[in-house]
Amino acid sequence: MALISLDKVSKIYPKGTRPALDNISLDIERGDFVFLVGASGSGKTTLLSLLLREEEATSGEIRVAGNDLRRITNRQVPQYRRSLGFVFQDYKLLNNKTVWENVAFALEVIGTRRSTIKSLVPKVLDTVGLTGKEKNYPHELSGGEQQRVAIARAYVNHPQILLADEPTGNLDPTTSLGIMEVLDSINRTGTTVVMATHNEEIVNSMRKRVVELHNGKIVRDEAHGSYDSALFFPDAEVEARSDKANHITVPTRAAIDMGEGPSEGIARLANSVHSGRTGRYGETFAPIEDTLTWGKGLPLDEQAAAMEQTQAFDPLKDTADDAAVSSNERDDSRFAPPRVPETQEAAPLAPPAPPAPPAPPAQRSTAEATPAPSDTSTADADKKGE
Ligand SMILES: Nc1ncnc2c1ncn2[C@@H]1O[C@H](COP(=O)(O)OP(=O)(O)OP(=O)(O)O)[C@@H](O)[C@H]1O
Repeated sequence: MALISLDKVSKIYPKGTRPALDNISLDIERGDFVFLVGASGSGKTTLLSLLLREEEATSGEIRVAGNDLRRITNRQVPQYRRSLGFVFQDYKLLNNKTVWENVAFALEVIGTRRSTIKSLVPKVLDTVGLTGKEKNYPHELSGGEQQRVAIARAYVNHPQILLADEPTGNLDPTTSLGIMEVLDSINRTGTTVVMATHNEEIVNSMRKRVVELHNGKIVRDEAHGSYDSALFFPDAEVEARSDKANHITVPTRAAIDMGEGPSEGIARLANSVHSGRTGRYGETFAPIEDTLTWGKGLPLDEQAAAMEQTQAFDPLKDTADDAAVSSNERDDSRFAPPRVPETQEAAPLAPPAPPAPPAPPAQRSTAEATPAPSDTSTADADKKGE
């Protein structure tokens, strides 16, 4: 069964004039890297909010890591979110805490042992290239560094799934490349990444799975897609372009799929960034107040309060799912972060070095090792509904 599965899901906001999501079905396998693309208002953030259980579906079924989200009570939400990491466009760091404290806090609130925290935090900060910045406060960091802290915080618990809503939205192309390296490395340990983005350059370089939304419907789902919207090109052209996007040799694709060798997507992105090209639809330099996503978002105070509540949260039942994600029982020896290059603000022209091979707990099992090709039938079906 897919790690994330949406079946005929609709979301209608109380004041919405049309469904924000309209009868969508989507399967995402363990280890997938999925870009959600689509015009502003197409439903990307809503989809991520449903997965995060920030919002509830109006109809349809959503299953994430074996959890039927309809059955999760509000009280169980913090426990559910332990299997997820989430990264927002605006970082959402706690400004009165240092880098070290921001990351440690994510572990403290789920009751992780002090000794484990002391061991994990330096490792994850190393992973995102922030060693040496432990004592800095967010205002003493660049935007790229702040986003690295946010990713470190999201990943320190080694979640099965990382949700990211325009994580490069406020960053320049070179800094964005560094963020994509971190996300790519995390994905290569087996963590599933679902990332909403408007960044054409990133999507076209990475050649990952692309799911396009339009008016709340899925209008395209390509295994190795490009950014170009299905809406701008007639079907035949979209197909031709999708062929082009897939035009990589079979052995190369197999290597990418299996996570072997250096990431070609990152190498392509590095070349593209350093050649000075930028995304056609990119909102890279848009001011934060114009590009904030996650709808209403989670204000910092609210987020801190929600996290603190989890401290008092008593896992309700010892289900298999709970056991599978029970982070506070994790021993730090299970934590095997990928290694990515140092801060990319001064990235070299050469493609980045490959991350260290992931440790066993993070790897896909044999049964899961082959990423399922995406199902394009959904897009076709949904197109008819447009
Ligand atoms: N809380 C809400 N109440 C009412 N309508 C909402 C709410 N949040 C989102 N919407 C509407 O739902 C639709 C989808 O919005 P959503 O934020 O998911 O789009 P998006 O693709 O993420 O856009 P962007 O790229 O600008 O972030 C839009 O029409 C939006 O106005």
